[in-house]
Amino acid sequence: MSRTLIIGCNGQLGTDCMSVFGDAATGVDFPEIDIANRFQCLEKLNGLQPSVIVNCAAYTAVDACETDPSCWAVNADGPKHLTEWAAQNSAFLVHVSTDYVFPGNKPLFEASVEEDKPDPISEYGKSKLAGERAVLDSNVKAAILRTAWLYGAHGKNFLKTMLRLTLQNPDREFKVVTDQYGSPTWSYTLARQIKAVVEREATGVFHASSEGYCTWYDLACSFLDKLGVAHHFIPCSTDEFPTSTRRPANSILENAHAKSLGINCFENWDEELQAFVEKAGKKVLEEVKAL
Ligand SMILES: NC(=O)C1=CN([C@@H]2O[C@H](COP(=O)(O)OP(=O)(O)OC[C@H]3O[C@@H](n4cnc5c(N)ncnc54)[C@H](OP(=O)(O)O)[C@@H]3O)[C@@H](O)[C@H]2O)C=CC1
Ligand SMILES: Cc1cn([C@H]2C[C@H](O)[C@@H](COP(=O)(O)OP(=O)(O)O[C@H]3O[C@@H](C)C(=O)[C@@H](O)[C@H]3O)O2)c(=O)[nH]c1=O
Repeated sequence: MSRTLIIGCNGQLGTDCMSVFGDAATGVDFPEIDIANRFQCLEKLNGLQPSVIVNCAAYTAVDACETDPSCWAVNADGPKHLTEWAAQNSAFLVHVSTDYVFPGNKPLFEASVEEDKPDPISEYGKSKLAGERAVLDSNVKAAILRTAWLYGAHGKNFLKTMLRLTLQNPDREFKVVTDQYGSPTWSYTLARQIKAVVEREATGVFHASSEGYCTWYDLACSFLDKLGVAHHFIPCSTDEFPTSTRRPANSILENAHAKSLGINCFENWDEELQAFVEKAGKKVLEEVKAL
């Protein structure tokens, strides 16, 4: 019988994986496991003896990665340690990666497929690509799912940030970038996609994001409109909203591999967002109002 272990089980995606896998999985998170610490990580896995490892753990604070080299210990060394254990114990490893491994310089609106050459432009993207390479360079039976612009009911994300800013300053205008394109992805559907990959024992690199694409501005407007919250978002260029990190302009992914196997779980991004609001909108609104 397979023993599935969700690492990072208290994070945004990990929480939804726990709910989607149900009794079939056990969860573990920092500090009970520290994937950056080789000895502690291997010891923990020796105790748990999983046959399937789903790695949802990562250092996800993109701007902080620019100045905090410890993101490399989690995002690059972490998957290397999991790979080492999986190789010695014949476990199946599912690792989650990101659209930010690409530079985002494809012509609009051409999507990136799994075979395209990654060339990240941020420290976060570079550290995540090193994690992918650690998995791919091993002989481990593994799947890498690259997702994008993740949101869910649990934890922090862009949607909750824009809702919080608006609720705390209802009359204020907020600039939101309208020249970065991507495929916003509900962590619950991604968890279902991961389960489908595990059940199929499918290996290789998978793009795993919603169908279609939008800008961050479109996403913020659509979310608050669906919640019925009035807003004053102003479209702006990346230059007009400076951050410490360069982000891809065209971050659109095509789920070519999953489609070729007939296991793609994603609908159009706006339908996914509607389903998210119907399932979790009330809870998210109450949570953000209470902040
Ligand atoms: N969020 C997004 O927009 C996107 C995310 N991804 C990828 O998806 C995956 C899931 O992201 P998401 O759920 O949003 O991330 P979260 O930041 O919500 O969750 C990450 C989890 O990993 C834990 N963690 C951090 N460091 C370690 C460590 N050294 N050892 C063990 N656990 C650790 C965190 O614990 P703690 O909170 O205590 O630090 C947290 O519970 C990641 O691989 C991420 O790179 C890809 C594209 C978009
Ligand atoms: C808060 C805010 C952000 N923005 C812009 C900045 C940026 O270009 C974009 C998104 O900002 P955030 O910092 O929320 O998102 P960011 O941390 O870049 O999100 C990324 O996270 C990692 C983990 C991933 O792997 C990526 O797929 C992606 O989801 O929105 C505005 O334009 N206005 C605002 O008020």
